[in-house]
Amino acid sequence: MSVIDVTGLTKHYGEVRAVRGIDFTVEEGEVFGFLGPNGAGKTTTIRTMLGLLNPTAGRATVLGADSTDEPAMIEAKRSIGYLPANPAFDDGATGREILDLHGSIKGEQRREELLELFEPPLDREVRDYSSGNRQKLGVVQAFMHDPELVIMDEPTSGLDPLMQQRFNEFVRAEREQGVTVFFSSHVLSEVRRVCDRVAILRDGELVTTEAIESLLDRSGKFVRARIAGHVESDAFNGDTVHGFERTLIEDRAEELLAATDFESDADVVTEVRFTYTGDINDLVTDLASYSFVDLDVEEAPLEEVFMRFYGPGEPSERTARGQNGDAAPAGGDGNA
Ligand SMILES: Nc1ncnc2c1ncn2[C@@H]1O[C@H](COP(=O)(O)OP(=O)(O)OP(=O)(O)O)[C@@H](O)[C@H]1O
Repeated sequence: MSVIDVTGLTKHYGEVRAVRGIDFTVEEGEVFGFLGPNGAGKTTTIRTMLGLLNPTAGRATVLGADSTDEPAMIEAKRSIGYLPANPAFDDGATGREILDLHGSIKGEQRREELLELFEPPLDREVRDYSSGNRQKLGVVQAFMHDPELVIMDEPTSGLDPLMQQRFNEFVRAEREQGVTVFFSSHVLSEVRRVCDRVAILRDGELVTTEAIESLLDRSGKFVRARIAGHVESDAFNGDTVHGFERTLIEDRAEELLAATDFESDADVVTEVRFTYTGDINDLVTDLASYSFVDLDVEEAPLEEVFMRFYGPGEPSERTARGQNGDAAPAGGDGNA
């Protein structure tokens, strides 16, 4: 039996069709990322799965309990941790009081261990907490009763980078212990560090459910390079180059070149940007003939992945505009 089983789930708010006929399962011990841009329907799905909203059609079960079966859900929730988006705590209570109450209802076997790791303040009223501290308290609350399944809605929002990293390491360690984790995010680079599989939601519909490795293989790298001199419009092409853009930087060329270690008689710098889905070694070979002012190679942002695989048109249809106001022609074939 799957830990989460969602079938044909649909949720309308009046005229708003927030979620439409989505299907997915999450298996025991998986870390499952639920990805989508703002308004895609992530929170609606999560709240419906937990019985906080009634589905318009379809069904969801968590730990075998149907989300609309109240007694079954009460029982299941003993073994579920939940971190909502913007957790709404009693603002007049201190963090300690909130954890005491939660502990008395659901248990607190792991409270001390989690407090040492996430260090939320405990003796101040929650109304005085920063959003990051609220989130840290929420994470402690979600895990402190040692649940089998943890469902979190954008858990790292508000956390600083160090705390995000600690959270990611913690989730990975939980997976090793067999805990099933489901969490939503709108940042692909965040879920890739911890998830086994992801589902991508857009406009209330599921566009794909797949292993994170296969998604990343297909989504490729985003390359942004500033190169001394001119770059031909067809310098980077072929079916592994997507959305090629080229911008001449004339105004600041001298300043940029002066900051490099190499001698150059170039009087312009060309910025190129594209997404690359081929073998990274071939990319390095292609780049080797240029002198770089700087080079960034990073994961393609989620929006880029959406546009290329699931959306209309290609980023290459955009026209890059140079700082001197000239439009540089877009090259590349733009094949997806
Ligand atoms: N209570 C509500 N009444 C009417 N429409 C709603 C309500 N809650 C959400 N919606 C709409 O449903 C759609 C999905 O919203 P939802 O909050 O589930 O998306 P989300 O993916 O969680 O977004 P975000 O990342 O911004 O939190 C949006 O169009 C939103 O405006």
